Amino acid sequence: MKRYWKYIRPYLGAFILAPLLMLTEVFGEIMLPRMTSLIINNGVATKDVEYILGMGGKMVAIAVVMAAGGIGASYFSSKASICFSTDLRKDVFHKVQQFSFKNIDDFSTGSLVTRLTNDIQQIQNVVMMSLRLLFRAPGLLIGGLIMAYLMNRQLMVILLVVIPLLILAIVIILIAAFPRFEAMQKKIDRLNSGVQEALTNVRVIKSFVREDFEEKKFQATNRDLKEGSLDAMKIVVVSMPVMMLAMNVTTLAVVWYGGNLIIAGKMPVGDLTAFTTYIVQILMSLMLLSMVFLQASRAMASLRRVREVLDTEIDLTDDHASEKSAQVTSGKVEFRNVSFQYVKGMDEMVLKHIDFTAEPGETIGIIGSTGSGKTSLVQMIPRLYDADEGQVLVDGIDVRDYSIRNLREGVGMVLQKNVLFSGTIEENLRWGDENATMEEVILMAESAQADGFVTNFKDGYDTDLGQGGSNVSGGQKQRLCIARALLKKPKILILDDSTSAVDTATEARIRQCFQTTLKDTTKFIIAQRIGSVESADKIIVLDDGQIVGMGSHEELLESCEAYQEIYYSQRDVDKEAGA
Ligand SMILES: Nc1ncnc2c1ncn2[C@@H]1O[C@H](COP(=O)(O)OP(=O)(O)OP(=O)(O)O)[C@@H](O)[C@H]1O
Repeated sequence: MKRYWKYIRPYLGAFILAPLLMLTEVFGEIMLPRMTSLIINNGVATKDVEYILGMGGKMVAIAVVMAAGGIGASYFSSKASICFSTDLRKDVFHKVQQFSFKNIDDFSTGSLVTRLTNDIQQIQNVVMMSLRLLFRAPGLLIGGLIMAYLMNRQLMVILLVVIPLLILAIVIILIAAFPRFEAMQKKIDRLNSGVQEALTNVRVIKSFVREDFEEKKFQATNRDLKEGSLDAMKIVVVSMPVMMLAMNVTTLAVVWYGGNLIIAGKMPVGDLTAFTTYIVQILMSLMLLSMVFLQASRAMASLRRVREVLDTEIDLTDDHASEKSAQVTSGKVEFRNVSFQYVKGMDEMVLKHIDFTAEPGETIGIIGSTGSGKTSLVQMIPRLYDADEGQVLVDGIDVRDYSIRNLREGVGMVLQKNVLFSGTIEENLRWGDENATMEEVILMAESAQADGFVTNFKDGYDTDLGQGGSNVSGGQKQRLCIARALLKKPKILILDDSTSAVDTATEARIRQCFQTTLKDTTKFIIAQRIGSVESADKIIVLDDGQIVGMGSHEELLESCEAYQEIYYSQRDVDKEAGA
């Protein structure tokens, strides 16, 4: 409860007023049946019109107060619950933004979306319902019991039998409901993840003509969710008629027993009407309570899932960084005997004993077969993952000692999977530096060989990009991503296979521009083609997570067998293509 106090405190007024105002309804609902019985007993029986009008007037006044209280209670309970969930959602989103790559690997995106939307909505519903019924249901129950007791003790015996039976039924329903709701939320998760994947990759699905397969897959998860929901709803569906049955049987018993009392002259007619209303109120309040508990049991499942996100330990923080104010100034990178694995505790390391130094301004080429660990290696520099053994140093400082913000500000990275965002080209480029002048934006776009095609677009830099950059070609997208990273003016630039869709002549021009624009920046270029790294100051050859060769193109051609293999195989392919 303590952790949720921060979501209640700013709206404490609404949280208090909502149940308090609801008390006006409770007061009215308790008073009105008694007043009706008085009208019947004292007004109707004696044909006393004045008494009827006087009592009627009071009843109208109470009804007006009830309506005003009801409106106020609804307003404040809505306000409190909406504000509560908005703040909670903000915190969950903030937490997800802090997640490390490892944390993100642990949750599916679909599951995070469900937690941020559906789960928080469930919590909001239960907060609102609780505020409306917090005093109302117990108030009606206690008030009804007192009034019924005061009016006729003999009839109360019926309630003493019904209430324990009803409570037992409610408990059984709740025990059955909780695991079903939990299972239902998991199925919603699965559906969201599937929908997300299918929609993000709709182009791939279409190009492989896999629509039918995807539809079947979707139908299976959709059916699964339907069955899960029906299974959970069965409980809700059963609970309502059970309550109604209990209510009707009890009313019938009261009318029968009370009728006998009236015939025997032991009870006035008006009292029976009021008593029946109180019985309905008492049972109704139990029903409302059971509904709250039912909703709450669903919200508990959601709350647990939201808490899972909030409680996730961020495994990569700068809390213990000793040089928080340090900035990356020259871009020297040093790997000292670095080993790393994604899944901790496995025998095999993804990177093994990596040792090298990149001097400021140098260009380092990284080459190796797929899965050899190239991406993993460069991800250690901006601390997307932490080394398990050894140290990565930037400008002589361990990357773990920088504040993450300062370290990443100094490192520009173009990932293998390039993503642009909806918005104009200029807005996307300004991600690198929102305060850059237009001249700088154009200069960097020129260096990345993007200016030419951008100015050919009708709207130039104002061209709207589809989500993920869907309306530009793969090579154009890569060049825009490079321009975006260049605008950061980083001291270290990492290009992870980011010119793979660019033709060789354009790629050579980009490299050439780097010599002037990024003269002092340390550049890491991961590539599949030797031509892309041939002119680098130093080339690192990776094989199965190990450095098997390091040096200039000429040195490696002479001494490194793995490099020679790649070189000659690519040359042969080029020759064959030429022939
Ligand atoms: N997030 C991850 N979780 C678990 N294992 C991973 C993850 N990313 C990569 N791996 C594994 O780590 C190894 C090295 O992957 P890495 O992406 O560094 O290779 P790479 O040389 O960059 O490959 P490519 O040239 O195909 O991009 C691979 O065996 C891969 O399966």
